[in-house]
Amino acid sequence: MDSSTLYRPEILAALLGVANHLYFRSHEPFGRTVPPTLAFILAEPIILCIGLAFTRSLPWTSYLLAYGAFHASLLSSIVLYRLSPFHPLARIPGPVMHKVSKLRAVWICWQGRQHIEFKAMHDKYGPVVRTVGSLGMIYPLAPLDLYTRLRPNEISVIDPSAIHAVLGAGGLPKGKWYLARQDERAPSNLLTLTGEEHANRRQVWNRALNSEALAEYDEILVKSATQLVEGIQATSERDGEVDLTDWFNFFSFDFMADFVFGGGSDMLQKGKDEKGILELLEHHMITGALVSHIPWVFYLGNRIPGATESTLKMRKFASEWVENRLKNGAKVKDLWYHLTDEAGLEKEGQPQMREVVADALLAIVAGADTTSVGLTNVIYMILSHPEHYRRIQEEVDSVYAGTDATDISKQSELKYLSACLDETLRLLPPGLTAGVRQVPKGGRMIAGHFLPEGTQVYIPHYVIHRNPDCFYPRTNEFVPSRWLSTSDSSASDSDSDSAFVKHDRKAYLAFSYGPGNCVGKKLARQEMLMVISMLVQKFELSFAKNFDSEKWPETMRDFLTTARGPLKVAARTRKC
Ligand code: HEM
Repeated sequence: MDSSTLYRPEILAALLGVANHLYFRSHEPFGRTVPPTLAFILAEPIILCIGLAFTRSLPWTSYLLAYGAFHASLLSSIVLYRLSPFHPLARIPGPVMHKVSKLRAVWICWQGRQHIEFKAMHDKYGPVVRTVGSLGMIYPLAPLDLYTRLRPNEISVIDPSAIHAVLGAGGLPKGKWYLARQDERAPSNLLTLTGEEHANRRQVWNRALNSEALAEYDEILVKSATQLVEGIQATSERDGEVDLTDWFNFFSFDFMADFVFGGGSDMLQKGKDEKGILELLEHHMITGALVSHIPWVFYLGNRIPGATESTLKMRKFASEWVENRLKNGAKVKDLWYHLTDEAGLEKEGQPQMREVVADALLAIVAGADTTSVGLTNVIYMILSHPEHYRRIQEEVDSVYAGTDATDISKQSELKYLSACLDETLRLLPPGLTAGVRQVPKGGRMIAGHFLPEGTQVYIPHYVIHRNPDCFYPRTNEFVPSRWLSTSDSSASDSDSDSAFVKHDRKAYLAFSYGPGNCVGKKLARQEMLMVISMLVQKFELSFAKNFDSEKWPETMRDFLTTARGPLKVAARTRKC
């Protein structure tokens, strides 16, 4: 090649493309730096040509050629590298499309089908799968997420040996996936904090949700559960059927508002969501799921009028709740009481109000939707398996003979119902895929593979729960008795856990595992056990006429928690 060929704009632009790839491999922009970096990258070949135009005259076709050459070389360089044996995760199998680009992952996420996609990938490639190309996806014009550093990649693991190494104490910290969901204008909440800061804040939450504190909430839980039963009865008598998805949403939201702010929501009383809060929450959930794949959109979105409308509305509701709470106080020691340290137990002084508001909102988002999904899933499962419904009803009738099923101290006797709850959350966990952890400096060995710093690691709940290495036999079937030990009176010899060759309780991740596990697990279980007990005690439930129960699981969409279609049932009041 003579020197005049080398200095041709398209050749220089092609070399510049490769140089960009090499540079951004180790300098991935994140968050607010992405949009300007992207604009710069898109303009680079033009800037190059303008620079060259100072030294010689360039026809307009040179600009076009240079532009094409720059992007073609950048694209090819990245694709070849991602598929090459030099990539640090080259030994981990996975679909070519995922190795190359984030685009399919975003599309699947948009459709809410992540759990199905992950299951299919693990069925095909085994317990460790290289899932997606990279985190940033800062190049929206091409069918590939270019210009991102290639070192960090995402993998998904369903090998039970990885659970402690990823989620346990000293495991992998939460990483960019969580930061991407963090509004830069708001302080971190418990979910997005890491390390010591997380451990300190978690102590306050633990105090708010320990057994002594939970006893305070009995009264408000009974109030909401009773309103729910009354609402279901009235609607079913009026319409012949009732949508439990709606009613469980009303219940869990009203209860969380009581639990967090001492009140502020009356959906159960009104029988509807007048202010459209549930729609806002769903919107928040969907955008959160997408943004965690393409974090820079969040920063861009924050600057586009209208794009942040739902976040602003949510903030407005939150400030109304906070104002009311400050003005009226609360009848019980609610979460606000604990988070603001009204008891003065914190040695380091009063917590910041902004942090309290961030945590209070987290409680609503983390606690309302999840519990509501758990409830719909349990009802769906037991109505689909009437023999289990019957056994639960017998158990509840016996434990609560002659009284309402509201006494929480008796819930420990609900062994069969508990088993049905665990089995439901195994097959249909409310967080179907859940969050991603990130390999820290120095890299880590996980499930027999060395993962370099920055690798994002999923342990997808829906898939690991269906791994025969964790639960076997009848892995994909609804078999509540796998959760019963032979000593439980409700277990028969054939279906107690001794008959189950594999039953790895550590792999049951519906409430996660380790220091970042669900702080509200006990409360959520109490809520669900009470509601289901009250419903089977009061009603004969069945799927509504014309309701296609077989298709209902297909309405589930995985957006961190689960969006799902209406669950229509008929609730006939039992004659006692
Ligand atoms: C069926 C109901 C529930 C399920 C299935 C569930 C599930 C989970 C899961 C899987 C996590 C870990 C998330 C992650 O690592 O990304 C989590 C965390 C959390 N959950 Fe729940 N949850 C439920 C109910 C609740 C309730 C009622 C509360 C109310 C206080 C709550 C509050 C939280 C909080 C604050 C965290 C963050 C914990 C931390 O980072 O230390 N959850 N939950």
